[in-house]
Formats: sequence, structure tokens, C-alpha cells
Amino acid sequence: MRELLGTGVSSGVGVGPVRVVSDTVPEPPAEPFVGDPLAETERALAALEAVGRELESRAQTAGGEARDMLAAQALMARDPDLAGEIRIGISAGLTAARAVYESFGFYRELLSGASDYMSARVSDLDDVRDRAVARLMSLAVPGAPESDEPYVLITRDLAPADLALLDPRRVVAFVTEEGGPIGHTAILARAMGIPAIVSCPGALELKDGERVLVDGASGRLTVDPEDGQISRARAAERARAEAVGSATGPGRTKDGHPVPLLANIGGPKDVDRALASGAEGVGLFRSEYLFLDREVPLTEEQQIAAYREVLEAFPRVVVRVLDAGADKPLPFLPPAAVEPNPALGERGLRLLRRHPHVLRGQLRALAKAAEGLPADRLRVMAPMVTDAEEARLFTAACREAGLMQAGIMIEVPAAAIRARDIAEEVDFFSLGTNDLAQYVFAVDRQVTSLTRLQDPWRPALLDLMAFAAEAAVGAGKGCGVCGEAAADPVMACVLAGLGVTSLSMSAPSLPLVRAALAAHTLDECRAAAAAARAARTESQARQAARAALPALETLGL
Ligand SMILES: C=C(OP(=O)(O)O)C(=O)O
Ligand SMILES: [Mg+2]
Repeated sequence: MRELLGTGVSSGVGVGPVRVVSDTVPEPPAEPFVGDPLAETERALAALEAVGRELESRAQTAGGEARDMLAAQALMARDPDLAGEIRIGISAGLTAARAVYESFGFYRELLSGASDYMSARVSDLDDVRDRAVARLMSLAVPGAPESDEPYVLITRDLAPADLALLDPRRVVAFVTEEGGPIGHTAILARAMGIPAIVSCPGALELKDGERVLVDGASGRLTVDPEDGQISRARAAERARAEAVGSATGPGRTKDGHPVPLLANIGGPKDVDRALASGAEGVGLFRSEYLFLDREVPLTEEQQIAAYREVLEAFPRVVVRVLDAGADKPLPFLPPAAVEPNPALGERGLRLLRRHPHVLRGQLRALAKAAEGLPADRLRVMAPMVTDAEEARLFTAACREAGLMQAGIMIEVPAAAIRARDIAEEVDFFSLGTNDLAQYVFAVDRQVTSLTRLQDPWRPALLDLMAFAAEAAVGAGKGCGVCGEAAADPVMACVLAGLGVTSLSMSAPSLPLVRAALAAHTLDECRAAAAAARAARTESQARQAARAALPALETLGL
């Protein structure tokens, strides 16, 4: 029996023989084209048009969320600028397949260098390219296999076009070797209710027909499972579903210690989903998401409208001012120079200090959006703060704009280590575990081959979070967590035990975290936090915390 571990992105248990889909359409050779360039251009554009039509008809069949994604892909295939690039390529002597391949390459680079959200769309673009290239080279179009028997689908990454057509009665689970939790594959898997694991190294080496057990909650894939393991996984899944269904109301421990459960959102479009998951407020409104892919900033009126819509929906909302730079560049907030390491360069508050009028404008819009609402409704925080001096500057700018609740993200290790200095300058902290992990482990968060080093269970990160939480408690200030770590139900209990005062996460993760907290007392959470911090490795920390949280088993966790 072998086990593979990936990131579980859609809970549920699936058992069956694997079907491994080899997805590679080869790169077309760069041989010179001899023939009629006009006819070759026609051939290239006809292939793209056929791909556009195919995706459009899949969009109609698929419906739901998949419809929009497929329709967007159909637009990529029909993009007039792309057609222009292809024409130029063929007239310069490329074959149709090569010209298509190279023209997509240009857009691919643009997307990969953009935000996390946009770079997650690169696989959609690659899929359109591969479909067109496969047609032009008379190769089989990549995609899900036809099968009458239920199976576990294994691929490198699954394009929405194929995913949307999967029949959930045939595909009992799927596992991708690449892809991440915010890619389309993960989003659609949840929407379709198919158990899924992404970013699972070794998955493509499985042999066709091997029987596997896929647990989409834990991210564990077991090869050749025993019957007992299957029934245990299924029982755990039932327990999990029941626990999630019965835990309602505000976040609190079993003995009633409140830990408000909040949502991470990117704008008003995410409000409904957050409300449906029982979010008690917004712990992180990534305001830069409103501005991504815009040449000019939103006007003050547009900003006010977006903030107001969110502020009216929840009793408490933390808006983070623009966190531009690195993986989220905004054209109107450039750094001073081209940077070799953008994650270590001008981003977040550092960029806003370079462009103070943008910060002032945003704070003014926020203050106007909150007019007439209760004073504690809006809290504003700054990203990428390094020390107390920066924190003081930000608080002063907020006060000047009439904003009385000013906080900072703790995501730079120096800020966590000296949190006691910073606590005196602000009204609250919010721990950004995604970046805190990036910086403390010196691992670029966009480098997927090093994800193992970014594990939030590593004791060094636990220590940093503890420093910040202790400093906040000491100063009588709130300390929330808004990084992905808060979405892990076991970690959520540890965080409560460290003294964290609220947890914010993407909406689908809220119910399970609520259930885990409700099943444990604050003392149990504290014991779990102490046990995890006493460990020396991430897996020991995880195990030690689990051992201190007795109800996890009954929750199927
Ligand atoms: C919540 C965080 O912010 P972002 O992921 O937007 O950088 C973080 O860094 O943990
Ligand atoms: Mg961050």
C-alpha cells in the first residue's frame, strides 16, 4: 500500500481504478514553412474558429459556473489580436501550428507574470492553444477519456472544457499532479461535488487500472487500499458532513469562547457566497482585486460604491488598502525600477509610500463609503508593514482621513518578531500566513516546486504567529489571521489556542472550521498550540496538535 499526498480541494471519498490521461500536445517543430502563406493563415484561423465553436457548444451543455469559464476560453480562441500575431508569424515563415504556438506564448507570459488569480488562468489559455495545435498537427485532442466504468481520473492539470463535461457518475474522483487550490479545476470540482486533490506529486506515475482511494478532504491518495481503510474514510466523510451540518451560528469553542469566523473576499461579487457560509463579517477585503487589469484606478465614486456594498452586508469589514506589486502588479502603481526579486521589492505599503496620493485617495473613499454606518463597522489595514515606524505612518494617514480603526498585516517576519513595538501604534493585527511563510522560509510563494517548505505547520512559523498574538494580547488589541492557514480546521484550533481573536478564510472553508472549534474547549486548543510549538518538524507539530484535540476523530478529520 502506497500513499500520495496533495492538496485536497473538494471533499468526499472516491474509490476506483485510475485512468491516467497523458495530456501533452508536443511543441510544433520550428521548421520553415514552404507554401502559400495565405492558405496557411486560413488553416490556422479555421482551426481556432473550430476550437471556439467547440468550446462554445461545451459551454451550453455544461451550464452553471463552467459556462462562463468555457465562454471566456472561446473568446481567447477568437481574439483578433491573437489572429493578428498569427498572420505576422506565418508571413514571417512559420507553419500554422508553430505560429499559433508562439502567439499564445506571448499572452501566456503576460498572464503568468500577473496576479495569482490571472496566473491561475494560464492553464485555460494552454488548453485553447493545445486544442488548436492538435487540430493543425492532426493529433488527438487532449481530454478526459470515454469510459462506461466509474474511474478515478489522473491528469497533469484538467482544463475547464474537459472538467465541465465529466460525468460525476463515471468520474468518482480526480487528482491532478499540478494545479493549485485557486485554479479553475479546484473551483469547478467543488461546484460539481467531485472529490478532488490537486498538486499531488507522483500521481502521473500511477498505472492505468490501479485501484486507489481518494480522500478529497485530507488530500490523501491511497494505492490499493484495504476494505477497512475505505470504510473508515467513508465513515469519516459522513461524520464530517454531519458535523458541518450541525455546527451553526457564530464561531466559538465548545466552552463558549468567541472566535469570530470571517470571510476573505475580493469585492462585492463574493458577498453572497460569504453570507451563505455564515461569515460573521469580512476579515480581509483584498481591495487590489477591484483594480487588477485596469490601466487607470477606479474613480472615487466607483470605489465608494464597491466598499459600501460590502459594508452594508456585514457588521464588520476589514478592508486592506492596495497590496500592489510582486504577484499583483497594478499599472498605475509602478515600483521605482525593474526589480530582480519583486516579492522582496516595492509592494504593499512600500509602494503606497511612493505614491501617497493613491493611499490618500483610497482612504478618503473608504471614509466616505462608511459615512452614516456604525463607527466600528469599517476597519482598514495595511499590507507589508516591516516596523513600528511604518505602522505609525499608516495609522496617522487613517486618522487624517477620519478612519478610527487602523491595523496592519503581520506578514514580514521582522514585524512578527517586534510585534510588541508595533502593537502600540495600531488598533489591531491580522496575520498574513501566506506571505509570512514566504518570507520566513525564503521561498517565493509562486514557486510550486517548493510548496513543501511553505507548510504553515513548521514550528518557526508557529513561533512567529505566537509572538504576534502574545504582543496583541499584551496590548489589549485584536489579532486575527487571514492567510490560508486559518482554513485548516486543525490549525484553526491551534490558532485559537495561541490567542488569535478571529479567523478569516475563503468562504467554503468556514463550515468545517466552525465545527472543529465548536467541538473543542479553549483549554484543549491551548494544549494543542503548546504541543505543536514544542514539536521540531511540521509533521510532528501536526500530529501533536491532533493528539491534543480529542474530538477530531468524531468530526472525521
Ligand atoms: C492573506 C494574505 O494576503 P495575500 O495572500 O493577499 O498576500 C497573506 O499574505 O497571508
Ligand atoms: Mg500577503
